[in-house]
Amino acid sequence: MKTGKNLMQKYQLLSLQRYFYRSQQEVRHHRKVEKLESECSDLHQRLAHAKSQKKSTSQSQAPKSMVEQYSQVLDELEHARLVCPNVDPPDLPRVIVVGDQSSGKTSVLEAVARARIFPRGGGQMMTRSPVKVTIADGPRHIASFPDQPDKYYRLDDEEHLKQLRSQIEHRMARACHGGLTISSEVVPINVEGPGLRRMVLVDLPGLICTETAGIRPGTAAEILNLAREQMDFPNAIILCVQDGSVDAERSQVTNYVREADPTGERTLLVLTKVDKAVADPVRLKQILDGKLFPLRALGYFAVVTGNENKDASIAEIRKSENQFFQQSPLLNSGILQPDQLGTNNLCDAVSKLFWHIVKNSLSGELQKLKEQLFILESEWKAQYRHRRELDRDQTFGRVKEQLFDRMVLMKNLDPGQFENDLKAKLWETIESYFLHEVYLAAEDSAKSKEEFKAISDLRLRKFSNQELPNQSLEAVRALLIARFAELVLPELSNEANAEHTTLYQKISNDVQREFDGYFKSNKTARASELRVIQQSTIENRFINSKIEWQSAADRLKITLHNDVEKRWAHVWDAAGPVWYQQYWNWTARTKDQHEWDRIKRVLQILPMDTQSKLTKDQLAKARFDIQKFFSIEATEADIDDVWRDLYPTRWIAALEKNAAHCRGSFQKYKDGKVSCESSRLQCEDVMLWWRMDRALEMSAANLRQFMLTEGVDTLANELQNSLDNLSENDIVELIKGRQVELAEELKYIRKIHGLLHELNRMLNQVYGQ
Ligand SMILES: Nc1nc2c(ncn2[C@@H]2O[C@H](COP(=O)(O)OP(=O)(O)OP(=O)(O)O)[C@@H](O)[C@H]2O)c(=O)[nH]1
Repeated sequence: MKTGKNLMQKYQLLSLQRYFYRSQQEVRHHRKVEKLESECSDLHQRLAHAKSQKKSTSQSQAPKSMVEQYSQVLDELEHARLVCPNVDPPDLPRVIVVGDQSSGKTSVLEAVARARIFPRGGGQMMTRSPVKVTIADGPRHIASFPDQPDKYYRLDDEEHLKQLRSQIEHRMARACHGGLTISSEVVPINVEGPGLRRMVLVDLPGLICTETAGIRPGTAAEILNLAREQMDFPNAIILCVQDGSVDAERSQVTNYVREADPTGERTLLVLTKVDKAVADPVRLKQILDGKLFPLRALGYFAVVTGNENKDASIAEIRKSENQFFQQSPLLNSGILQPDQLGTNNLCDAVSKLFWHIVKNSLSGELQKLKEQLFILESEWKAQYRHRRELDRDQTFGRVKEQLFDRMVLMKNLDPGQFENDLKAKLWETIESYFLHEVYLAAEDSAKSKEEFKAISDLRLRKFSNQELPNQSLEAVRALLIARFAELVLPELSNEANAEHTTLYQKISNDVQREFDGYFKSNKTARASELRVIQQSTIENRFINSKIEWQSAADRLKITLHNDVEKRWAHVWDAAGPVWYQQYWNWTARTKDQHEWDRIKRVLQILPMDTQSKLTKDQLAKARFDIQKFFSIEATEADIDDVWRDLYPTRWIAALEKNAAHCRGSFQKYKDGKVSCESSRLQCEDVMLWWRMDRALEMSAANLRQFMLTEGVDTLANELQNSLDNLSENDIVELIKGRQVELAEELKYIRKIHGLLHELNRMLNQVYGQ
């Protein structure tokens, strides 16, 4: 009844394990499908984008394709920053939006991007880290983050806008980790839409003079440093935002802008909230004529980029700006110039200045890139002249191909050879246990051939019931993993492969871990199958071949011989160096070693049938002899100690002799004519080893069959999975070394140089040389 219950539980456990393994495989399969789906949707998007770009490019004039080119350079630079951190990137123009807190910087940026993309607050500090907005002309009005290019937010959908704002807020908060009020970590975002002027704007936290409650001490200085750092880029265009509704005396930003750009050749002043400043038209005119603030600028603009309703849409804001300027007496009376008013004029001016600076800075940046290229090419020639220039992707592709090519070797493993190797591995795994726990244990306690047969049978059955199947499975697992490492993974000591050691290590670990998992989930079922085969083979005592008999006797003899060698080595070790070793190495025996050696000499001459435990008489005689021959007072405990090591060595050496004798006694054994005098066990021990050998032979045949099919297929799948699951970041982390980094740097600099060169050509076509 109990056995039935146990069987039931075993069966349930087995099905659970199978179910677990199947679910693991399903999860992996799902992951693959998801990955393929996302790749597919990415390809669809790219195709749609490419089609629309093609269409719009064909309709557009030269400047449009020029900005496309510029955007591509920016994308490449963004990528280059990730994969080649050592490259000195060209300093391409960007528009820096600076101003005092709540002066309306973000509103200006939103007016340029034509969408209310930023989080809003009631007067408190909203911009907590620089936000870099790359604005592009595109068919759809959308925004996305460079690290999630597949996820985009539609800017004409209020729900999407809400999500985008909270995402920006979340990213700003994340940048301000560790309790910071502001951070210099840039939050990048891409915006594209029909008719947008392509440029790169960076919105900065507003300058503050008072650190109110909740703001970390030192924040004011940090914001100022951040703004100065950005304004100091020689190609940065400074969009100095000034709140028109506050007194000029209260403004701090204009002083800092003047310091960064004293000649005003890359500064534009934007006066916001003019709808609140109409009461003092003279002051307004002074500002827009550049006479009130202590700075110089290329242009002065007045805009209305917000109103009392903080949730107004961009369309409503643009409408109220148009209405305001159209109806404004300031314009009608000629106090203000029309080209200084409104967001459209501002955008045109920023865009014009932006491209002007792009054009002026390009030849210098191209020259710098050329110099970098020359230095890197010289380094390549000096270090890797005879190697092909393979970048990271190409290197990874090559590694992948080599691995898959070598996997074929696994599939073509010679079955006969593998079976032999497996049998050898099985012997290697179980030999020690079988020798000590089965054979020697039975031999030690048996007094006759019959007793030996009974005890060894019992121990063999116990072994084959538990340890043997599990150890056999472990042996085959280890053998297959070892073959995988030898045949598939390249030799890491080879200098050419040493660069990718971490990659191969990771692949090896991944494959091994997953293969172990697969093995574990199948282990119980496999072990039961194997147990049946092993137990039925072990029961067989019908030996018909002399060769098999001899080979079993040889194995017994060799195993015993190796064991005796080890034991003698230990005995000699305990006795210390012999006379010639003492002579060569200038060493001497210690007192204990000396005594051990003397006791050993006396015990060595005891008759071969002396038992493992010395009798009182034998001990007394030994003490007497030691005293007589060597004048040493040995205790009974000392003598017992030496005998404990000496006895099994002599006894196993005698068994080895027996095995040699039995080797030629096949026919006598069959005829039942092995005499007690020549072998106490009458060669029953050779039979025991033959039975074990047969069991391992059958196990090897069984395991070989499924290992060379299912096992190798599983390894191939795991190899494929491990390589497929590596992300771009993993590949950057795993394929390192100066050679690949240099190849990457060369690739990117050449690419960026090519793109900038083309951009330069376009600019020259549009604006002339
Ligand atoms: N009436 C009016 N309000 C405006 C105008 N421009 C901006 N505002 C309002 O002024 C407030 C501050 O504007 P923001 O654009 O957030 O100012 P900011 O400089 O980016 O603020 P911080 O990033 O926190 O320094 C918001 O409530 C806007 O709606 C404008 O032209 N007219």
